[in-house]
Amino acid sequence: MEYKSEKRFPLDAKDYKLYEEVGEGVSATVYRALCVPLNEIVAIKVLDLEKCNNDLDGIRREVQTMSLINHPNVLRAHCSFTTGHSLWVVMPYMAGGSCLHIMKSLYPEGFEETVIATLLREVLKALVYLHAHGHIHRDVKAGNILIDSNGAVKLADFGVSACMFDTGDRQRSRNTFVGTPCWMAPEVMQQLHGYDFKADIWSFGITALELAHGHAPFSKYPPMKVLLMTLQNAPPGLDYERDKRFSKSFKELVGACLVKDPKKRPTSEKLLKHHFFKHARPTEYLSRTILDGLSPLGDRFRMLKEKEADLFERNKALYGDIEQLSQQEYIRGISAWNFNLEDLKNQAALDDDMPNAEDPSKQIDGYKDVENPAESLSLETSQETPTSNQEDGFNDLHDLESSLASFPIKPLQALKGCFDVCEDDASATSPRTMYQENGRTKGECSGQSSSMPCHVIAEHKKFFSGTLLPDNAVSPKRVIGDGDRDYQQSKFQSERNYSGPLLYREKRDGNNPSSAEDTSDGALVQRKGRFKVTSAELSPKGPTNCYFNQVCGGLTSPTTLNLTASTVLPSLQCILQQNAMQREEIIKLMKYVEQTSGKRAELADVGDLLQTAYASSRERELQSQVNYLQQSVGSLIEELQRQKVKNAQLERHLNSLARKDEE
Ligand SMILES: Nc1ncnc2c1ncn2[C@@H]1O[C@H](COP(=O)(O)OP(=O)(O)OP(=O)(O)O)[C@@H](O)[C@H]1O
Repeated sequence: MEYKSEKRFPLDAKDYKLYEEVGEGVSATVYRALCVPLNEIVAIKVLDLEKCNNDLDGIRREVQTMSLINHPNVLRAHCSFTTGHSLWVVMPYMAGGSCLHIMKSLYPEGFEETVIATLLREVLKALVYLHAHGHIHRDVKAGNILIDSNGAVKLADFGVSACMFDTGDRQRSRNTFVGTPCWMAPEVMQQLHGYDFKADIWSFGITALELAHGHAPFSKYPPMKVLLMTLQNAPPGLDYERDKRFSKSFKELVGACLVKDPKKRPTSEKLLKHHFFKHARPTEYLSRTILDGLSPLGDRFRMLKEKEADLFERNKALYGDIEQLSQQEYIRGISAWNFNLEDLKNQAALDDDMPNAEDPSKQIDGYKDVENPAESLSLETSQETPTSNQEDGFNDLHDLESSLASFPIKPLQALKGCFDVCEDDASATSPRTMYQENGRTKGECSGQSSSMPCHVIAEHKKFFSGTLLPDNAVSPKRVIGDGDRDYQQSKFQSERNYSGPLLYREKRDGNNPSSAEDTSDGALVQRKGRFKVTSAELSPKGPTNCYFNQVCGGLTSPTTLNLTASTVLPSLQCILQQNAMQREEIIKLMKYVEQTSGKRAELADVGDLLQTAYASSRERELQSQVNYLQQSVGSLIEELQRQKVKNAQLERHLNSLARKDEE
């Protein structure tokens, strides 16, 4: 993991003097430091490798990416080395800090347009470079835009970047859920067809809004709600009334980036030619404007931390034990994920009480409350009724519920795969179940769990709700045997509330070795503290294009595999998924029977039957077919990528020859 830049920065911690803390991410602390032999001030990002137990690959990738890139607008590491249990990444010191920090210190309402244009142009140059070299940054946001004392702007943090030319497993991991929710493109959330560099263009658009307003759209909402709003509503934008101070060209630029269909978003190269950038100035302008009068980064950082701690205390006093408030996370530039449904419900309810919480149906950050049909993701749109049911204080919760009601099955499954949200969490998100819980629609019972009587669902929820899945409970990667099932069931009963503030909490409480994350399953491909990414697409459980449609029932035998891979694969995955769902349903049923009537003999019979069904050779056969087909598709995509790159190179070459000829 060691590498050096030309300047020969020493690879020994003894050669560096650490000064004050100037930044803190989920996975690292950043210090201002002196490189003694070179007498140069640097920034050192210190990552505790023990805390990053599952993400060594991610770290290696970040360091490798940082060593390979070479562009004035991309933060490049001088060198990196391990010392004790830590990895030290030595970087140029960016004395201005991040744009987020600057805004939080002096510009809470956002920057003026010339500053924004100047900043965004520099970021865009970085993106043009990264995209041309096959990288997707995946975490473009104000917190990752750093400024040095002269006003030079650099894009930082390659912790979650991906290579577009990655192949095999890594390529497939691009179908996973990476980024920070407010800045995350809808296609990244949806996980239907993977995503490409256009995901950065969406984040770039959100960043533009962030710089304009001082915060990203929806930043005060809990992650799940951000997700729903991003997927269901029209894209945010600059509002005609509220954002009068901004030019038409800025509004157009934002509009061009924040289009839900990634194909309709411009490339970074094209965007750089946008007439909005006529407003941009040389970067020294930044040092004369936004950096002017700023206190040293360390002081600002300390003040921000104090402010955060103060807010935390106040919120704690106001709301009891609820630690995770989006606003707080935002101040840190972090979005810790919390997929515990109970917590989310509480957060949703809390948001209504927050002084600046707005009704989501009103315009938020230029966000239009009426769904634009052209932009719609063809969801079963829920018409929110913001004024109803105010009296019970559950209005926001209802919004959340009704949003979840129209939330497509696939993203929910995607979430389940990515965040280990329990099957029951997913079903708990169904308003039917919630209403039953609230006693609102007793007697009504239809829909997904049609095979189970209402009371079974309600009863069952008592045992299962609010739990993030331990181990591979919903992962079809692992076929659950009898012993496992027992284990799983007892675990469900004894271990609740796995979710929560993830690393944020972990950071506050270092003595928490038994956090749920530590028990996370083997399918974890990336862990970024604020969230963890599991290999949804590495296993055949990946939510594919099927809503239990006819295709599912159409395929009865693997002998029909003379069809093309692309037609067969979804069907196989459907069957697997159905299998998994049925298994879950039966387990629920068993649980219910066990709890209510104690008919253990019957249960054993059902269990045996089940077991036989799961261990069936057919399922194994299908599984291996799926694996084989996935591999074939993987290598075909790989080949396609290679050809595309070659093609692009040839085209460039031809163009330059043609140009020379013309001259
Ligand atoms: N070279 C630098 N010079 C000055 N400040 C820096 C530098 N690198 C990082 N920082 C500060 O430290 C903070 C955390 O750094 P970084 O984003 O790399 O950590 P992380 O753990 O990857 O964070 P994240 O939560 O965004 O993933 C940044 O937001 C920035 O304010």
